[in-house]
Amino acid sequence: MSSSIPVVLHGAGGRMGQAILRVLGGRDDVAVVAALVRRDSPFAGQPVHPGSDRALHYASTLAADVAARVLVDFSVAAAFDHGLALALERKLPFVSGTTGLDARQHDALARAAESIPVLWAANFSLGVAVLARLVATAAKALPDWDCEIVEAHHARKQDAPSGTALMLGREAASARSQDFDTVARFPHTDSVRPAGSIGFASVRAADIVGEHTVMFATAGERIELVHRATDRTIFARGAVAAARWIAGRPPGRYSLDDVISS
Ligand SMILES: NC(=O)C1=CN([C@@H]2O[C@H](COP(=O)(O)OP(=O)(O)OC[C@H]3O[C@@H](n4cnc5c(N)ncnc54)[C@H](OP(=O)(O)O)[C@@H]3O)[C@@H](O)[C@H]2O)C=CC1
Ligand SMILES: O=C(O)C1=N[C@H](C(=O)O)C[C@H](O)C1
Repeated sequence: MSSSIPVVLHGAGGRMGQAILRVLGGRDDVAVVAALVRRDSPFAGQPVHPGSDRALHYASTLAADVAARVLVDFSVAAAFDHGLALALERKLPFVSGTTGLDARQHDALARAAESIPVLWAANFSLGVAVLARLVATAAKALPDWDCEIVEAHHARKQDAPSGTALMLGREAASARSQDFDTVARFPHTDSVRPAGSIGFASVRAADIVGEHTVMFATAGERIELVHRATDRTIFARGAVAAARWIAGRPPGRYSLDDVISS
């Protein structure tokens, strides 16, 4: 009997969905048993592994007889509710990297964790997990320095600032015991920077995979902490590691740190 963990992939036709399918193509510990796409997606009904003898096809609904142990969601904010509802309905642990979620959706994640295991992360790369710790250290050591977060992504990204930029900003605010919503400054609402602000800026161009720069600046000097992703495989591997880790866990809210430190 195979010991591979069967996973439902929600958002299978997207850049991340495809990256996860590529990563799993070379592994047998985790297997996609349902590849869900939007109802009128050009992928719908197409074979997931063309040219192989595997019979899986992209579908817009989850068949009742699919036996899965985890649902992995990399979709869009507008489709996220559907992914979470499916996980709740089937009692599947939910791993999601979808960004651009609003407060209601974050509340829904917290509520879902009362009945299923939930792991949402704005960024599944190991490098960004370490960057977040460095940001917290710098923010705490330099409480009066200006903090600015600049992120760059591909031209098709739907949300701004990136989920990672917001997460890094929250780390900096928390390390300084600041209320994030009070100190955050966004390009469309603010240009001046009161002391103690955490400012955001976004670049959208071509095929940039994902870059985050956190600046700490004071008169005469500046520190920049930078992470550059050049390949989506890093996020896909992190999400697959999270799916493996969460299968069989009790309901609750988990983080990527839980996966990394176990
Ligand atoms: N946490 C992390 O490490 C990372 C997070 N992300 C985030 O993950 C998300 C996905 O990114 P990316 O793959 O680049 O985005 P894409 O736009 O390439 O993919 C999103 C996919 O979701 C699909 N979709 C829309 N509605 C539904 C639905 N109802 N059911 C199923 N699928 C649906 C879209 O279909 P269609 O194309 O047909 O509209 C699309 O294929 C984004 O929020 C992004 O910010 C990205 C990289 C890393
Ligand atoms: O949309 C993307 O591509 C990415 N989104 C995530 C985010 O919003 O932070 C993570 C990564 O930067 C790539």
